[in-house]
Amino acid sequence: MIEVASLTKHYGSRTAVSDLTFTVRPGRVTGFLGPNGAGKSTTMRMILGLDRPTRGTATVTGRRCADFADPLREVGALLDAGAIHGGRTARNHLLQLAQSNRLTAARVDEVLGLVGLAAAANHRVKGFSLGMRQRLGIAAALLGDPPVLILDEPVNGLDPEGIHWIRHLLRDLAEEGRTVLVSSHLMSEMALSADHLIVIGKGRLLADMPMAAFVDRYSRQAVRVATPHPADLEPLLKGADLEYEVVESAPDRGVFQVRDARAATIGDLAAGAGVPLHELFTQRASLEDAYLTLTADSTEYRTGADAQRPRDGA
Ligand SMILES: Nc1ncnc2c1ncn2[C@@H]1O[C@H](COP(=O)(O)OP(=O)(O)OP(=O)(O)O)[C@@H](O)[C@H]1O
Repeated sequence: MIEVASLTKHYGSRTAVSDLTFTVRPGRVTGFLGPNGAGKSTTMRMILGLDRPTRGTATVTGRRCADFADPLREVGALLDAGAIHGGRTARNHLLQLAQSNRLTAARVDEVLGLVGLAAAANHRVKGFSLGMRQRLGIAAALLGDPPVLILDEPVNGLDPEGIHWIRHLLRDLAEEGRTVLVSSHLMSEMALSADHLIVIGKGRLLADMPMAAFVDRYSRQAVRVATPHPADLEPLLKGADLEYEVVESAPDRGVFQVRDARAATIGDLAAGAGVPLHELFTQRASLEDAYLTLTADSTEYRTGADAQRPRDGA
């Protein structure tokens, strides 16, 4: 379990993290989301005792990380995979970590195999790709078989096989009863691996809830409907006061996306007026939609195209 209470961090006049309180529970994967600069890495660093909070506390299984005698046995972390000393071999890098935490060389070989780096164990890290460094970072996090894992962007640089592997690894670790906190900007990946979400923006807590509840609460359902007679369907949608967008428009094929509607309502409307339909289905709301809606006002760094994106629900 990770417990964060009133956690605050100022860098000079800049507030990176502001009065954050949340609990990360064991047995599930908790996704830690937020736009660039939201304060995720700073929060993780404070939990790990690598940064001192300006105010508040962060504990892992009830204690401050700085107080652990063998930290790797208590909490495994992946923060910046690029920061590993390049002159060492992968095995030597892990051996050194193992020795300082009273772990065996056999465990080093075990985790090298687990992350798929056995064949590269005696190669110097400076020749490693980003994905290989990432795997090595994950090996270090797993080395002490810890009950708590904190992983900052673990899929960064991984190939599709690696992404698939980490997804299953996270789920397995949670199923074993461990506490897993993982940040990622890849919403599609998060949607597949996380059970619970903590979302922050500009250092503040925006949401702390199960994945399904988050998507339900912050995204809007839409129904997609296609007809060969758009000129007959559109007045029906207007007449029923439904909010819609025209996705495709040709005289013999119109596709509409109808907001906050039920497929049955639209099907009945069309049937009542004898308008044929070629498609009618409810579009599943995505985590990405929900996330963009919630964080629209908390995004500091926005691209031109995104800056013009209409805000849902605004
Ligand atoms: N050592 C530091 N000195 C000064 N400011 C810092 C320092 N570390 C982080 N910050 C600032 O704190 C804020 C939060 O940064 P942080 O890296 O925690 O965000 P993040 O959510 O991890 O972002 P990203 O998704 O881009 O990695 C940012 O405004 C950042 O510029």
